[in-house]
Amino acid sequence: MSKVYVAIIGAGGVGKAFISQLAQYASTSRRPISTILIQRSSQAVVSKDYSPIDLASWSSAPSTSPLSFPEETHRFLASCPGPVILVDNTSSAAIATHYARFLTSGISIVTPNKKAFSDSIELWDTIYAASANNGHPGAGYIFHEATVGAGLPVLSTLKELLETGDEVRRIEGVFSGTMSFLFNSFAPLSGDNGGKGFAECVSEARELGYTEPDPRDDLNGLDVARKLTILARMSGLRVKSATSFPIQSLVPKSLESVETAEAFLERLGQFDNDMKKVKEDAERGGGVTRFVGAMNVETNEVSVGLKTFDKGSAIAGLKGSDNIISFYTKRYGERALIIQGAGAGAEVTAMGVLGDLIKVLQRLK
Ligand SMILES: NC(=O)C1=CN([C@@H]2O[C@H](COP(=O)(O)OP(=O)(O)OC[C@H]3O[C@@H](n4cnc5c(N)ncnc54)[C@H](OP(=O)(O)O)[C@@H]3O)[C@@H](O)[C@H]2O)C=CC1
Ligand SMILES: N[C@@H](CC=O)C(=O)O
Ligand code: NA
Repeated sequence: MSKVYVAIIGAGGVGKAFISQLAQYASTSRRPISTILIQRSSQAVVSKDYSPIDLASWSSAPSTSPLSFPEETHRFLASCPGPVILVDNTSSAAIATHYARFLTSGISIVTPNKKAFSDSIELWDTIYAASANNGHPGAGYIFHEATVGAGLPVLSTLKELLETGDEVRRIEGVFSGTMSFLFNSFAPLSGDNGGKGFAECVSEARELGYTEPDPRDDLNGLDVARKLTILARMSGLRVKSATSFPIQSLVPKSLESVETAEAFLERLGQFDNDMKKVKEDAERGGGVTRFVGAMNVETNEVSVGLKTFDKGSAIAGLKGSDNIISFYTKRYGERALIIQGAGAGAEVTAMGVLGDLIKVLQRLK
């Protein structure tokens, strides 16, 4: 079996967990796997002669400044003596917009980065047209399971429903690990929350590695909107972009343009009473507030925002960072096919990325 080369961009929470899962997988894989690049925003470990980087000690290996992207990175990978899989563990749009160029050169891509799949519909079309997924000869494959529900098998399930001829009518649920954690801890189903303010819960979610690098990207609803855009497009809706439908934001207007995530978090506590009121209003009606999303193929609608749920509902009963995703289809009728479990966190996300890498390995000659 020929050797497969892996290049990793992004070694933060998810990237580091991915590297240790890859090390374990590669040590037992029948197919030789050689990691030749681990690149962060300001430094990189590069194996110029394509010999394997030791994944147990990469963080103390000699580093250089990063290869420029896309130019040097593309040149380095396109000259590789065997098939290459590029793993994008960043949340960078600047990287995502160049996927098609890599795919056209036969380089496969696996990624938890939502940017490429939830920006313009033109970018989505360009990426899929350039990939081997759609039969483009000599091109690379692209998989992005971890862009929705982290490691939960959401996209692979949707794909299989569609490929086997089912008709998806609507998909709804809790799509954000951060939002789930925030409301499960700030407005728990029973008991009080120990006096925690909303802002304190946001800082905790960030420390646990659930949030985007800037938690405003979760709180403004855009992260959920991106996931629904991906699901809607896979289901056949031509959603123009992740901002082409109504999204309820929980970011106070006056904090939208605060420069850094840290400064935002410092000031968020000033707005704790607003969220307390939302919580108390729901409680007075006998329910709990949760942040949810839905897309409806029949009405061509996507929606994202807060809703009040009955205390006996499955959504009200979620714990931790759990997502719950319900597929209403022709075959499953009104008793939906439901996927539930942790929807954020480094290890479960890395699992989704490694699972995709294994899918590519199975397809490569
Ligand atoms: N955390 C989670 O639970 C989940 C995350 N995801 C997605 O996974 C991705 C990674 O998330 P996470 O690990 O939490 O984020 P982090 O912020 O922890 O890590 C991001 C990494 O990307 C690197 N990076 C950023 N921009 C560039 C660039 N232009 N060139 C090279 N490296 C770059 C950063 O470099 P440096 O180390 O120098 O800062 C860092 O290593 C995101 O797209 C996120 O949406 C998806 C599902 C769940
Ligand atoms: N920030 C996201 C991470 C996974 O996509 C979330 O909280 O769900
Ligand atoms: Na997933």
